[in-house]
Amino acid sequence: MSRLVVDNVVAGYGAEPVLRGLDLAVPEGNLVAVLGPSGCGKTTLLRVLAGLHPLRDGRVALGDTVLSARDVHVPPERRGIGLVPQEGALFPHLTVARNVGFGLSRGQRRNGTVAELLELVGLAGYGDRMPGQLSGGQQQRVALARALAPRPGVVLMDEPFSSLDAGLREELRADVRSALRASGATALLVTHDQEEALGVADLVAVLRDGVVAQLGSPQEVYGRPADLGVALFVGDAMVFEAAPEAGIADTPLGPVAVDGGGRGTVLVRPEQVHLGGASGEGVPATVTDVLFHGHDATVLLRLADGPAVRSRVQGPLPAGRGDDVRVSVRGPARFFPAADQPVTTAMASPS
Ligand SMILES: Nc1ncnc2c1ncn2[C@@H]1O[C@H](COP(=O)(O)OP(=O)(O)OP(=O)(O)O)[C@@H](O)[C@H]1O
Repeated sequence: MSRLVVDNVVAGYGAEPVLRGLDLAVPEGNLVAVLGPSGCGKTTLLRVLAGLHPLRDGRVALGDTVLSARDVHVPPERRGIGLVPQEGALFPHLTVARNVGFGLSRGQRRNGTVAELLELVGLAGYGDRMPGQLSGGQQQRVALARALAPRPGVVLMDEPFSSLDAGLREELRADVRSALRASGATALLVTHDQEEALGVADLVAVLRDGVVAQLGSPQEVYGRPADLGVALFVGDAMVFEAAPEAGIADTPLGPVAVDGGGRGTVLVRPEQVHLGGASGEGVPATVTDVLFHGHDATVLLRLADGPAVRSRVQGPLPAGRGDDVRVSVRGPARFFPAADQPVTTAMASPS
């Protein structure tokens, strides 16, 4: 009933549309992260889905019901779609319970629905508080409970964690995920944070130039990106021009196993770059710096013949600044033949 289908949608503000024939199908009950650089049209997409912005062409349907088309516009309040904005969504003069129950009938407000929703988002017993007495994360939980209150088929979230600090984000992400699962709602979460998209979603939709460049599981978009632009946007990577022969590309990091041939670009993730002792096998390099992340670290290196490269290492650090090491690439790397490299400036490497 709640499969959301976006079919060839064109929408925007001026002469040039922002969404240029966007297709997206979200299976019922899935949480899809809509990931893309600033200005690529993520919020515009949410607004079109919520019925807050008109489309010029195409169609939005929920199950068998067309919500938007050139001659159809179901008003926002009749779509069965809940919206969780970035922040500041709560009525400051109403209690938490009144905020959550805002869209419900008096009967529903009295029959324990609000208490159930507060429990679902981890705020049991907070009903009598005012929003100003809650932390930012708790306020976002209330906003989610309010969006879920009318039992919508779809919940849209526009960067719901962006104002929170890192620790709180992670905790809230996990809780939002389980609250959504428990509610059964189909959900779209807009973010420009790749780690967030990969960590929270069942599916990731990478938006570029007003269309979906790739829709896939987090593992697919990271491990088998559709093209070089997606690969560089979703996660850190190093790229080298090469002309592989017999499945081996010759790169500054040494031989790399690839799954293609002809001229093109080899993409190596930093976690594939292995560090060994100065006298072992591999390409000589010097450690120029180490960025410690707690759970792992990024080792910055300069190869003996010039280029700077990175290695992501877990566990004890095998080398420190100034050390001479040898580097080699573990496992197969993605190879993009020269013909399919639609790299745009908006998709430059995040590193
Ligand atoms: N009300 C508006 N009037 C005119 N142009 C707009 C309006 N809102 C957005 N735009 C433009 O449309 C484009 C897409 O904006 P949108 O907010 O959808 O992007 P986004 O991907 O959500 O960006 P961000 O990650 O920065 O929030 C941008 O170029 C933006 O400047």
